Amino acid sequence: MGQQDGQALMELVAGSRSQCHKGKVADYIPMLAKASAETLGIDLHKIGEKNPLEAGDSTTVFTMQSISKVFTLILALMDWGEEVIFEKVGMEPTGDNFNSMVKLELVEPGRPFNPMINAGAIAITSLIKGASPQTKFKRILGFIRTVAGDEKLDYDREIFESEVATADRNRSLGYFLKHNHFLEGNVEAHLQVYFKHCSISVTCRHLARMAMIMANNGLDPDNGKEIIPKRYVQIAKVFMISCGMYNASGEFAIQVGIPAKSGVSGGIMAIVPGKMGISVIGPALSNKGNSVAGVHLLQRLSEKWQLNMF
Ligand SMILES: NC(=O)CC[C@H](N)C(=O)O
Repeated sequence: MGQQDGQALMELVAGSRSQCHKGKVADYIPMLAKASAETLGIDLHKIGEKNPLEAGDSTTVFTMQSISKVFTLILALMDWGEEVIFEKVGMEPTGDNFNSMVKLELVEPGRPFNPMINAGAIAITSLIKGASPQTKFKRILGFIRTVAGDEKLDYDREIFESEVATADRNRSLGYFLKHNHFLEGNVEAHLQVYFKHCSISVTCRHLARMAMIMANNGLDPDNGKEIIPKRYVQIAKVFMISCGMYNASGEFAIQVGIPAKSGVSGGIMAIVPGKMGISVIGPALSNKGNSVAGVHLLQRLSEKWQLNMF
């Protein structure tokens, strides 16, 4: 990508920065509240290009949070195949908040609606193969390292511990799932794995590369090796479009028009199929849990470079 693209990206970031104050940094996990509401950064990784394009605070380190759910879903599919996985989680959006439990009781048989809401992601995490919680997490981390192309990635212990200490809502989701037979075994042990993968530390560069691999149907463009089977990229992209931005997914699909997944740390990973991976960070969130300036920036970028796939 040329100098002109770099300049254009810088201008877009400058134009979206004023949106930061409209959001609020998540504080229900106390350690997340340390992030700066002013932060806004972007990384864009085109398929086949060596050097990603970055602008703004793109070197900010943050935790994947819900973005990790895309990769636990894929790994669970690789472990078990579609039939087993879709007995435990559904394929439909909820229209509720990401940590809502209302449908688990209202709609029989209490199966989580999809793998992108917390209930669905906790059920998915419990299915990851491994003899112990440690092995399960090691496999998840190993997979994420491979997709991100960085063997040094690890989880942030402080964020992890902060979430463990305050996650009673997720805990209740876990026990509810167990009661309804959509999760088996030791709920606390499954939750530990879930909190750990949510706490994996990355920068926009990692997430843009992960999205780029998915934009390339799961193939590493450097060596043609299949990192993710194409069918599972396809399934993940559908969930990203329909539920990746939670109960703002419809609005995001209309305004930006590409599959994306957000996390409460303010990161968003977005895929432009066949072209590139994009990641933004902007910790100030909307009341639906998505980065306000990040979404604004992606919308402007999508309009300017005509990225909308619809
Ligand atoms: N939306 C999110 O990023 C939620 C992830 C967070 N770890 C939680 O479980 O609450």
